[in-house]
Amino acid sequence: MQRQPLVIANWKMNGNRHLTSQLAEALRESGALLNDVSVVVCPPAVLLPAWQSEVFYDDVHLGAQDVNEHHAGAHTGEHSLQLLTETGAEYVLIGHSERRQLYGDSDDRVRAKVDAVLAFQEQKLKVVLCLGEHEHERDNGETFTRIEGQLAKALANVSAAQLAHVVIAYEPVWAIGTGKTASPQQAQEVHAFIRNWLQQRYDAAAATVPLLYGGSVKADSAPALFAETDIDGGLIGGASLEPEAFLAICRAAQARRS
Ligand SMILES: O=C(CO)COP(=O)(O)O
Repeated sequence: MQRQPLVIANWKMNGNRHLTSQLAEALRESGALLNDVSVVVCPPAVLLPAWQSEVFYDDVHLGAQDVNEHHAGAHTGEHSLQLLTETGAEYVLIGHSERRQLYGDSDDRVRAKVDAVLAFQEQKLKVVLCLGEHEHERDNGETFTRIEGQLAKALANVSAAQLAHVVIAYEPVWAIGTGKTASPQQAQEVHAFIRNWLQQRYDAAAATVPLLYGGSVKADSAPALFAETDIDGGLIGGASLEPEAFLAICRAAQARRS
């Protein structure tokens, strides 16, 4: 089955208004070249309105880097789904390893956020569920156990119909921001495992889920990664802060269609 390639920029706590204009302009200029690739930009939430005023062609979308599972209330510093969608977000990253490691997002909390996004009726948002193993888990041969555990917990309440609103990003923790990209074979092996797990559980609906790889993807490593059968695109950190590099990665994803 042909899945539309997808490239997501995760700016993390980086970027500013100037970079918003720069990357938006670069995307606008090459927009015509980027048909057949969906591009999503996840800036810090306060930059969403600036991005919203830059939205220019159908295949560039906005996303949030996280969301609170509650609708409103006394949650100082947090953002609600309502607010994020009002500022243009159509995707929400959930369970990023930095949230899990630095901000205490447990598997239970990740599941609560996934459930909240999928239950949000006012606008259909897409969950980008992030998961991946630590280096010591890989070294101990526990990669698949770890991935399976994260999948089972995060998707515990997700139905086959809801799966149409889920994207999965495999981001090995040891590859994030380290310059150590997983080899295409290592990444494909985990993606095939994820696809197979989804198939066992959801049957035909599994074939539509985009599986992204993230972790030190650069313009030169992207083509070989995106050539793999089950790698439908990437979740890009550092390189998404450099317009030329990010566009090159988007073009590498586009090549999946040719
Ligand atoms: O965490 C990532 C994207 O969510 C990956 O970050 P880097 O591309 O900087 O390694």
